[in-house]
Amino acid sequence: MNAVGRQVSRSGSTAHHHRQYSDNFIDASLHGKWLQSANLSQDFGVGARGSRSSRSLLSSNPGTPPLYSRSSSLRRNEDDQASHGLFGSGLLDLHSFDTELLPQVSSNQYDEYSSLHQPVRGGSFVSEPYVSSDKLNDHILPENNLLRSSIADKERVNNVAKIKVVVRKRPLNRKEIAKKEQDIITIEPNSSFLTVHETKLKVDLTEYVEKHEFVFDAVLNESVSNDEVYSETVQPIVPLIFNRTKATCFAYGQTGSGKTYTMQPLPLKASQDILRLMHHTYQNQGFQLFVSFFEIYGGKLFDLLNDRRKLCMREDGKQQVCIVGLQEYKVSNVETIRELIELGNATRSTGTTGANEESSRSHAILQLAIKRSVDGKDSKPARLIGKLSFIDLAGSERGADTTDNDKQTRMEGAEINKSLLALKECIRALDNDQGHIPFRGSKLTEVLRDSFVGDSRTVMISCISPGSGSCEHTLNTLRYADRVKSLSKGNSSKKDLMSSSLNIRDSTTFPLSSLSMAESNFENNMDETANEKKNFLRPKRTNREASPPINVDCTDGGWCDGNLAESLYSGAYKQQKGFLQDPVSKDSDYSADHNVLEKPSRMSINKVETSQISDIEDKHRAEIQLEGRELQEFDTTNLHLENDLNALLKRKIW
Ligand SMILES: Nc1ncnc2c1ncn2[C@@H]1O[C@H](COP(=O)(O)OP(=O)(O)OP(=O)(O)O)[C@@H](O)[C@H]1O
Repeated sequence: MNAVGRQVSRSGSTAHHHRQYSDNFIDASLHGKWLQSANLSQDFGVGARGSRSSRSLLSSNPGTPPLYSRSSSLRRNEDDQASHGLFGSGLLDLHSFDTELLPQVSSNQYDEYSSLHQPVRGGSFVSEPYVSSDKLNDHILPENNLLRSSIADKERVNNVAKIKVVVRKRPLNRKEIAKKEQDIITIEPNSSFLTVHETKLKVDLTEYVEKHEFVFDAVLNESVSNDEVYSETVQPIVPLIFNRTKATCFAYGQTGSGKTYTMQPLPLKASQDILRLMHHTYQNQGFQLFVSFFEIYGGKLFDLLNDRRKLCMREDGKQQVCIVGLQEYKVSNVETIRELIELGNATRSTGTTGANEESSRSHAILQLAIKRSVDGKDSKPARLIGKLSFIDLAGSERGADTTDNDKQTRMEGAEINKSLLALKECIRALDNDQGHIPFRGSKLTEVLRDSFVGDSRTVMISCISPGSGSCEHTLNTLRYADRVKSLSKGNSSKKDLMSSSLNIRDSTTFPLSSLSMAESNFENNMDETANEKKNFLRPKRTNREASPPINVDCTDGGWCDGNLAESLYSGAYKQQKGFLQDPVSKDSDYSADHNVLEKPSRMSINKVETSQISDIEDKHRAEIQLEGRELQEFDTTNLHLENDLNALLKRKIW
């Protein structure tokens, strides 16, 4: 496989197709950066039972403080207490300075983890065992090996790429099949190559198919299970969070493309691995696991594990972000975590869009925090060691998809698109030597601030719909994913911007009939995935309220105060309707952060005319500048103006 050039022309083919290589792929192939891992997970049997319990938990009066003792298993586990007293209101400690240096973990401890793993898929990465072949034989390391172990650990952490981009294709759904849509995505078996077959019309109205080829770190087809998705994405970074890494995994893509389906099982699987490590590898080392789950809806934060109580985000003098009032639950078994996740999912805001009847209208953020108590006891608050954040982004949609939606849906869409734009900018800056990350572009990026700095890892799962009707969205998603990768510092060809942006559309007349209509229908294909779907079924809750029934008044004195619960429960809640002013709304400092474009440093593509390259570069530069300006303008524009809403909704986010 050509790991150098990004454009491939296939011999024998009448056309040259553009193949877009994700740089990380190249990196990974050459250096084995991403670790092969395997199907450690098991079915937790999350199914029907969970949904029931979620519903029963939800049935409480939203105006009253949550009675978590309602959950039998929560009651059962004495260990599983909220970080500040029994389910008391806590403070998500996002402070990176609040981390503690760990005693070094020996290589054989990693061995234990890695030995549980076997490669799932062959093609994408050069398989690199998690522990080097000269692993230490003894279970107890001699003193003089500690340094070596420490270096090895560091290397291991460094060997996991900063950004990994994975694409997941879902099967055609019933609607698409009924509309006789074709499956326009082909994925080469055991490879990371993906081709989009776009049907186009010539000027004489004859149809032809244009191929767009991409390469990513991993490409998962419709038959890939959620277990395999986990193995490919999150599992390799689980051990890193014991080593002071903050990792973020998020799914993005068009509404209805499978983001929620993909994201929902991941935290549970990760929790199981984390607990396994805690109970075996890191036994008696004082590690604790905490779970929190909140959503960002309409630019505001709501605690999904606390009856959607409104949360305040504050920043201290050191620009550390605190989420005041967020419940964090100390957990020690998978069963409890499952219940919490189900509770959060059930509480999440969903609505109906043109493309998805049960569309997520909020960004849901589930965080697994590893903390460690200094003395191994609970007398002192545990300190944050590492964190794994899972983000199920709200579906992106454009104006064209929202014509039949009401104003509220369009408002939601505008807000969603605004934060997706901001996220895009942060990811660009993240690994790109930019001194300043534009966190303040949105609430989403603000709360993720600490995940973008320091030793961080990001996994992006690009979800795509296979139907011909989604072609434009799919191409946008894939181009965005490719672009993020190509701008990454960690990649040797990060400056190869033009290769990423070169969608040189050589095309060939290609009879449509030769494209195989996807035979697999949604149900036939779904033995396993249907089960998973059932297991992680999101209970229907069409919550279109603009704000939760309860609002928390955050007084200035209250923030970052561990005793906030008391003040909250002592009547500081107010019944309110409609959007509420965010007490910590900040001016955007976005303007300074746009328009960053690396100049291409090397010409890896020979077949493209120089003039074409510079034309396309110019176009991209102009696009980025335009995007920056638009976001800036949007930030300062009144959301209520219909025209502005429409303008933003029409923006292509991906
Ligand atoms: N890989 C898959 N296998 C089987 N079914 C899938 C898969 N991906 C998605 N689906 C199904 O497609 C539908 C839409 O998926 P999902 O709700 O996850 O989309 P989404 O991208 O989260 O949408 P939105 O952004 O609007 O919330 C669901 O019914 C889901 O079960």
